[in-house]
Amino acid sequence: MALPTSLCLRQLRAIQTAASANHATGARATPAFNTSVKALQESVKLGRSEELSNRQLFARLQADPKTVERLDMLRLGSEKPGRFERKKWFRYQEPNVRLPHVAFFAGAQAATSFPKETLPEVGIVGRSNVGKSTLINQLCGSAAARVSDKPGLTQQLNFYTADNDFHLVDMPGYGFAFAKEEAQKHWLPLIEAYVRERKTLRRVLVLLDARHGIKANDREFLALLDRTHTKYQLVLTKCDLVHRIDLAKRHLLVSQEVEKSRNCIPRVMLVSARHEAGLNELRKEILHTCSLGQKYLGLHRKKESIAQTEYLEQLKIYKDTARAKRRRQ
Ligand SMILES: Nc1nc2c(ncn2[C@@H]2O[C@H](COP(=O)(O)OP(=O)(O)OP(=O)(O)O)[C@@H](O)[C@H]2O)c(=O)[nH]1
Ligand SMILES: [Mg+2]
Repeated sequence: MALPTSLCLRQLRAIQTAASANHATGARATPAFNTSVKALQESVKLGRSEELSNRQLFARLQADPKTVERLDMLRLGSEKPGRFERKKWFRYQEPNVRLPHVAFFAGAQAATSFPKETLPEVGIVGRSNVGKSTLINQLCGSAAARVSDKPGLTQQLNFYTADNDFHLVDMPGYGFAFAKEEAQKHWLPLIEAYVRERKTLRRVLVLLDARHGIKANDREFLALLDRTHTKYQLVLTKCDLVHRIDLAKRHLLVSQEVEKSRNCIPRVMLVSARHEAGLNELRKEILHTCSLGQKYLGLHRKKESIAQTEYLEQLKIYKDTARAKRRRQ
């Protein structure tokens, strides 16, 4: 049976702890927990004193089949090879959204060296090594941003200009980094000054590794964005490293954790820079955020509707053939 979808992992753990505490002391569960404990125990069939790790609780969550279907269509998440082969021939081929070519524009190691506020900006933040610089390169089809598998390569705010239409801002990562501690100490205040002061900042994309979801230092950073009333959106990266079913669960948990925040855009994006999946959706978000939808997406919409019509026609032929085959048998 499916878990109640409104419960996130932390809530599950709180409920479980309360249940075992009540059981140990012989006390009745508080009314607020009563129904949830029942629902949880019925759904995952937990023994009263059973202690589960986060990993075990995650394994017992049920993925939403609709999300899995959508991930399948967008080719997000890893999968067993056989399934891919079977469905490959009538897959939807989404036309690419083209972002203008990006070039390095300015670097800032202190708030005093931020460039003038001229163009709309989208900031990209996240823990070290989450894939911020790689994403900028993949989104715009360039190699402007430097990438490394060692955490802590980007050590200043790097402003990239996209054809003088908007700026993408690559930021140093928080959390563990190989960079000198002295340098790391400046990064968080620098990012804070940026999100607090920048008038042209339209949105901050907070990147999260799809394997881990929201970690403690991400939570601290999200609290900072809430305090400074900065609009932000979450993006799960490296989706190619997570199985599709687990990815659907991760998406559910992350969405639930931020659903109450007023500054968070409710739609959690998913991307894999390595497999170039989910990038078109993110490109569209960025263009709409910078009010450039009309300029860049006019032709795309036409191509998209042609591709969709072709896909639906193919699907109809496939279904008709299958029906005819069944009738003949
Ligand atoms: N498998 C996989 N690896 C990725 C993906 N995106 C980035 N990487 C790898 O992750 C590593 C870190 O990428 P970066 O783009 O340098 O990460 P960053 O967040 O800019 O890191 P810092 O600048 O150190 O904060 C590199 O080895 C990339 O090849 C992805 O979608 N899938
Ligand atoms: Mg970087």
